[in-house]
Amino acid sequence: MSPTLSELEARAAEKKAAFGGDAHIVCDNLVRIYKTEGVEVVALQGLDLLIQQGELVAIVGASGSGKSTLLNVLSGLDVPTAGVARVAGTDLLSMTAKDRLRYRRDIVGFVWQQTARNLLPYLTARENVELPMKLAGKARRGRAADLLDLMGVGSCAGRKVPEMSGGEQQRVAIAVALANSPQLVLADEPTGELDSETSEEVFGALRKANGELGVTVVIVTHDPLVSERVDRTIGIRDGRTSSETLRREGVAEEYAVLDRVGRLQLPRDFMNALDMERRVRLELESDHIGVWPAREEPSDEQ
Ligand SMILES: Nc1ncnc2c1ncn2[C@@H]1O[C@H](COP(=O)(O)OP(=O)(O)OP(=O)(O)O)[C@@H](O)[C@H]1O
Repeated sequence: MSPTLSELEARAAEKKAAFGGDAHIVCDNLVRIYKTEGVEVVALQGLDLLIQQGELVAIVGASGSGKSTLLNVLSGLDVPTAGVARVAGTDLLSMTAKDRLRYRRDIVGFVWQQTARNLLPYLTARENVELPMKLAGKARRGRAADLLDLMGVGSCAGRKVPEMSGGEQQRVAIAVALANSPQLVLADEPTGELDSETSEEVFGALRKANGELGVTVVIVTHDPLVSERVDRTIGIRDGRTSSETLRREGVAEEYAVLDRVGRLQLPRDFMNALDMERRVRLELESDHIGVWPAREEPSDEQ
């Protein structure tokens, strides 16, 4: 028997209360507006995102779609204008300066595209990995060497940055990001400056961090070698999550993202194929919603 309207409403209300639930990363209606010289740029316009603990996801989108803004918010570098952003139970909008420092030191690790931004050139790989541990007052003997080994760059331990290749530097950078056992690693175009073979090694290292240490990994990337090999790829368009690709046992399925108020972006080619514009007719069926081009009725034009 199909559910009554009130039953459907009750179910929807239950789901709303649980939005985000115990997800590791929760963004709910996230807004980030930049104001420069009186001009406002809305970089994130009500972005919703849920990522579970231990996931490895890629974020893709055209230049200017808001990917770096999102990563800056999640890394605690930038404060959103409105909405909810929560990582591992930490509310990123209401953090004090002290909380922010602790969050950036203990909860989250980062890997940037520019290798120079990740490592101090006058220190060896081992010293680079030890530095965040020393700053946090929890240096542990042997941990730096273990992490470098795990990332496949144990042989670089005694080398300074200019004595390593770009791919080795990025793998050392991942070891640095992991130094204080963060719950989340954020990587912004980590393979952007590398050739495909080296990209493979860097992606492999991130996957190892995820698989063996259980750390949640979020990678912003333009690199298909990365985005087509994770279980979930999230597409961002105009400051909102618009699509998701899920991969199970090698089969990729594309989804549109339905936001909390019911908006979804229909793919442009679907709309063009059926000449849909301005309004569509919806019909609720027991297991799907039908979307049809609007009938041409004279009353429509009044
Ligand atoms: N500090 C800033 N001040 C003003 N506008 C900004 C600032 N940072 C980003 N923007 C604007 O916000 C929008 C989103 O930028 P963002 O850098 O997040 O995009 P992106 O998807 O990371 O792009 P790319 O792939 O080129 O790095 C753009 O219109 C950008 O110009």
